[in-house]
Amino acid sequence: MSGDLLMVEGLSKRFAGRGRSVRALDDVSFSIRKGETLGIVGPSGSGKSTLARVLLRLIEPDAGRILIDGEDWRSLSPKALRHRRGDIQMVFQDPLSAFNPRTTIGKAIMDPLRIHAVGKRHSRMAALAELLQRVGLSADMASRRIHEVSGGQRQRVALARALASRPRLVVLDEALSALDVSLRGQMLELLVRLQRDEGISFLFIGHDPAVVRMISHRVAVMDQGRIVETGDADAVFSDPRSDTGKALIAAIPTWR
Ligand SMILES: Nc1ncnc2c1ncn2[C@@H]1O[C@H](COP(=O)(O)OP(=O)(O)OP(=O)(O)O)[C@@H](O)[C@H]1O
Repeated sequence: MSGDLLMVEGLSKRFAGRGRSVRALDDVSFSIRKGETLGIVGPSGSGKSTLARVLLRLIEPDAGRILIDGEDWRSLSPKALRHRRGDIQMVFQDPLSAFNPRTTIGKAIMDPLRIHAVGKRHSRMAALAELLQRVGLSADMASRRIHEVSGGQRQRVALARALASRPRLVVLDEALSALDVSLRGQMLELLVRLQRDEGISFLFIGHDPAVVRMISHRVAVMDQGRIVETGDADAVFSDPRSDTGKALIAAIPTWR
């Protein structure tokens, strides 16, 4: 057993546009081990979010295989997918877009537990308290409404909701990008701790190479739908080989 949680082979996705089509993913292959974080960096439009959405099965690729623990993710029946959807969860940049802002925090976190029918009501209440605690929120936050709390707290709620179904992989798509520096640091610490304690794997998409380097074991650089470079995070960031990698690092003067 290789220890790979996720294996992606030859993923391709083309979007038809007006008069021309865009190759958003072009023969993308990579793997993520259990308990590992793979960072994805690349210029705007390079296909990062499309990759995330294909992994979540929010959109179908034209070609390619996705294996979770050796199991073919794309061939799961709708019923099997409903049972397994919790395995891969996603946290977006703007949690407001993912929530009904008038929902209470408790309900926002509990809904997936209810949908996945995890435990009885009283054990779900205990799970809610534990989830809030795991993401550093107090239990009395459960009755507050999403629109009443700060952006940093909202992002913790989004993470708690993602964790509710006990995922094996969490895809973080620019999940920390809207946070200020100190909140971002706290969230990074939280993610690292969760990974250490629970062995969750992360796919971390970010536009700030400094943040991606901090959390990632390995990094893949994307450009025009392709992975143009991949390697250990420190190696890629200290000595990028691809033109895209070089340009991304050069754009941050403090790296030099
Ligand atoms: N639903 C869609 N219909 C048509 N084209 C799309 C669609 N979604 C994405 N694209 C195109 O696919 C390409 C990849 O987009 P994607 O959003 O995956 O890039 P990205 O790397 O996440 O960009 P950003 O960093 O700006 O979020 C872009 O050219 C984009 O315009």
